[in-house]
Amino acid sequence: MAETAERSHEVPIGKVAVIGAGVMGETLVSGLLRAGRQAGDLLVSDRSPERLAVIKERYGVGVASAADAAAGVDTVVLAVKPQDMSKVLDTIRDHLAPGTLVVSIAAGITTAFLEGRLPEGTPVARVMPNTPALVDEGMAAVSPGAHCDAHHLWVAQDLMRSCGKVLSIPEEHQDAVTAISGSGPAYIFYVVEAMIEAGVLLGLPRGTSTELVVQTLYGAATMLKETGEHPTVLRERVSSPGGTTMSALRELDDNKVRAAFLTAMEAAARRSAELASGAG
Ligand SMILES: NC(=O)C1=CN([C@@H]2O[C@H](COP(=O)(O)OP(=O)(O)OC[C@H]3O[C@@H](n4cnc5c(N)ncnc54)[C@H](OP(=O)(O)O)[C@@H]3O)[C@@H](O)[C@H]2O)C=CC1
Ligand SMILES: O=C(O)[C@@H]1CCC=N1
Repeated sequence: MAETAERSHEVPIGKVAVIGAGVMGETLVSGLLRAGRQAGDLLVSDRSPERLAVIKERYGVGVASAADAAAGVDTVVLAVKPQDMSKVLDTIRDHLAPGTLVVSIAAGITTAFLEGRLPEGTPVARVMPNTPALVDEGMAAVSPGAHCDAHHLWVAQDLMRSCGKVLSIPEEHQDAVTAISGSGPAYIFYVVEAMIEAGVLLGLPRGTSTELVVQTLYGAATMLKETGEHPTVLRERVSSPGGTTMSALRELDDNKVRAAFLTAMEAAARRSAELASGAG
């Protein structure tokens, strides 16, 4: 995987439409605004008028039908569920100006799927972001389609760089990326929930347990990022001979927790691969 080039300020970004104003659509809109994009350069569409009213009120961006949004911009970001993708592509295909870049963040939806349902030659990019983009700590992986040139790829990367880190990856790795970083925050939150419960089981007040766990996670993540040490080395440093940590880790091993993580992420990748076929 290659890290992307630094931002080139000479390349114009243009207007962006986000179709699908759910969790990720809103996250992306907020990130683009925090990164300095003008609200007037953003158009948002959602099938719920109530949701659109909330987005307009909250961010001051333009709102429009999917067809109108797609017609008036340089880049269209598709942030609907994979199951809704075919319908959205049918809605926008005859409204895109030639050369409009179409970026999909939907799990499982391939660039071939998008290209097959859009006008011949449409540049598309497949992206897998994640929810920490909400705090500008996102991790996104971008793969270009057949007609996505270097400029289009740069634009797609730049959109995601607004709210975190970006990697450029071959599309064959997208299902794995979806299983690891796309879904990844949920696994971490799951572990956090379990540790908080454990603290309560051991008699700690819930607030105390939560504070202990959240700061421990933050500290451990910061150590991983800032020291560059392998997680095995960091784990070994916590594990005093004959001590408490080894007693806990042995239980995790006995209960096949590591194997469960591997199997879980295999299941997520398999599901990602299935989603395009389920999308019609
Ligand atoms: N959530 C996450 O952590 C991540 C999600 N993704 C991907 O992002 C995409 C969106 O996920 P997420 O934000 O969680 O989903 P949400 O359901 O929260 O958001 C999707 C939004 O799109 C709307 N929508 C559906 N059909 C249309 C349409 N035809 N025109 C306009 N809007 C429409 C939905 O309306 P309604 O509510 O009525 O269905 C909903 O508001 C998915 O494809 C997912 O795979 C990628 C990475 C991470
Ligand atoms: O659960 C999902 O399908 C989406 C894709 C990655 C994270 N959430």
